[in-house]
Amino acid sequence: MAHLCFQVLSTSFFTPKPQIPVLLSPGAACIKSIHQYRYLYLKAMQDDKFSTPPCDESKVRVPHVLTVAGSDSGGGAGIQADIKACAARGVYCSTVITAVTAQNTVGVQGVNIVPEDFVAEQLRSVLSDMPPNVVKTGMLPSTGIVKTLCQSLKEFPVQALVVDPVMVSTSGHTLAGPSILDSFREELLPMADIVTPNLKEASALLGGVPLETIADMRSAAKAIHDIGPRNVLVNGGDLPASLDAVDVFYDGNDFYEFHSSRIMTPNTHGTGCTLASTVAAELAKGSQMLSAVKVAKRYVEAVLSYSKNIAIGGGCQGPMDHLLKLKSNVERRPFDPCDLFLYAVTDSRMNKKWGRSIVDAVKAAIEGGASIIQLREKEVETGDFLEAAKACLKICRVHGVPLLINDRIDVALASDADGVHIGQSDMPAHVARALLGPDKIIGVSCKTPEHAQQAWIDGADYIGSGGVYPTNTKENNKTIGLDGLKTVCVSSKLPVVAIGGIGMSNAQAVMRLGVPNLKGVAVVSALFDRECVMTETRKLLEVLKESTKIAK
Ligand SMILES: Nc1ncnc2c1ncn2[C@@H]1O[C@H](COP(=O)(O)OP(=O)(O)OP(=O)(O)O)[C@@H](O)[C@H]1O
Ligand SMILES: Cc1ncc(CO)c(N)n1
Ligand SMILES: [Mg+2]
Repeated sequence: MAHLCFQVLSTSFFTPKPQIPVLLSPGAACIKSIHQYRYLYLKAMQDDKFSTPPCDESKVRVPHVLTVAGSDSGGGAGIQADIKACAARGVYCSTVITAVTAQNTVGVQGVNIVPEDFVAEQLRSVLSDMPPNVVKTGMLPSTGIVKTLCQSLKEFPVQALVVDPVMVSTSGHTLAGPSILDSFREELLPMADIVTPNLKEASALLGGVPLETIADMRSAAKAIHDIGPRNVLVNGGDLPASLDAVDVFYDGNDFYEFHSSRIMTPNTHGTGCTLASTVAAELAKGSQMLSAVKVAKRYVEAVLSYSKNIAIGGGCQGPMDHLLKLKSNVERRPFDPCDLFLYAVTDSRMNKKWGRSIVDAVKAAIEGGASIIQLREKEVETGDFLEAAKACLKICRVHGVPLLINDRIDVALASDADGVHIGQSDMPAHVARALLGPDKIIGVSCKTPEHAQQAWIDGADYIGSGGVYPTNTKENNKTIGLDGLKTVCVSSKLPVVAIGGIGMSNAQAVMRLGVPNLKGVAVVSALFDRECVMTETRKLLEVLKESTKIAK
């Protein structure tokens, strides 16, 4: 059972190439490409080759990242940042130490490189006994250590490899010299699922090209992708302080820019290590690459913001406090776009009309198969709304159904609901994100491609698009029709749920639009302006399931 869970986790974010002409023999030493490496990983899982003991139902397997990096005596970067970031994200972290640095908030006073064969021994100890889901690398101070690591990864394949090509500390001290570049380019990067250079490192990997603008970062991401990693994230922490902190992600097909406000603080030591470790931690939990990067970026921004005024050390670059205020969020299930499939939105007027409480309405919708609930209670007093939200949350948690609150970020925070849904005239989504932190779900109503683009930039998780059909539930609401919905879906980088006048009779027409990121329908009257909410939800679920069969 535990093995099965692990396998599902591990296959969820990479696509094994279908026809790979490799056999497990003649041995791992001849593995040439990342595809072979992945194939071997899957094959080993199937053949149960890992040395984990037979599974025991009472044992819980935790997501696990192995970091191969240097120790920072100041505790802000390197191994120490990696352990704290993983801990804050609810992921187990084992460590292989490649160098011990004497470092503080003033700079790096000394570096002591761990002998290559002892790095190999640490790798063997961890990989042979406690296979991690993901390996993340930081400071790799010699070519020999890079080669040892690559060899170990071929012997003990893992689900994903995150490479932070650490070269220079923020204070300007060299942590891995230019002699390392060839082994990075020839051996490590081609094995990486993602590489996360800062501006100086991206420039060094490309032979010293100057990188000063976002356009430069895009070109660099593309050129680094050509070296062989599956994904590249160029970090913009070192862009001029007048600009937002913008990171550029490239997956070989598309570019994505991740924007966050620039936190004005001296405490930015270890941001790069933290970002890469958080990507690794999210991948270990089973996230897709793009979601992992998105969450990691938000996490770094939240930690910087929480730590902006802490005072540790007398130098000019202080560390962050990774765990501050974030502990309560670690157990939240990551948002899954499939949750949008049957999205039930409550309405106090309708529930009053049919003589039921909000809680009874929610219970019935969940029993009927609703996959996400939004409380849209325009006429309820704040205190009553909060009590209802807390009661609904208990039911939703039992069933693993996310609960969102319409408009009221205060109620979402006070009840610890899973997130909010906001409109174009509510609080801007980036402000909601800053208030709610990196984990909560944020949905935004969007009628145009421009709205959808802004929602992406602002850090939303999904968009609601409509009214698809005319509706009485919302006054003065422009109908965009199926064509308008399609236009928004095609342009949106976020998953979409369709809303507005949708019910049993037209849900199939909506789903048959067949645009990949249209994930479901949101309904109000068709469920709650009816006598039996459970029956109506069940019927709609059948209709939706039928439409996905037809689409196939
Ligand atoms: N002042 C800031 N405000 C918000 N985000 C920041 C700030 N500084 C850095 N970041 C973010 O932190 C992440 C790491 O980027 P950065 O370029 O600082 O890496 P780095 O130089 O390798 O860091 P370090 O060497 O200190 O570990 C990126 O997502 C970047 O946008
Ligand atoms: C050990 C170590 N790794 C990485 C960095 C980069 O921040 C650092 N300063 N020290
Ligand atoms: Mg760095």
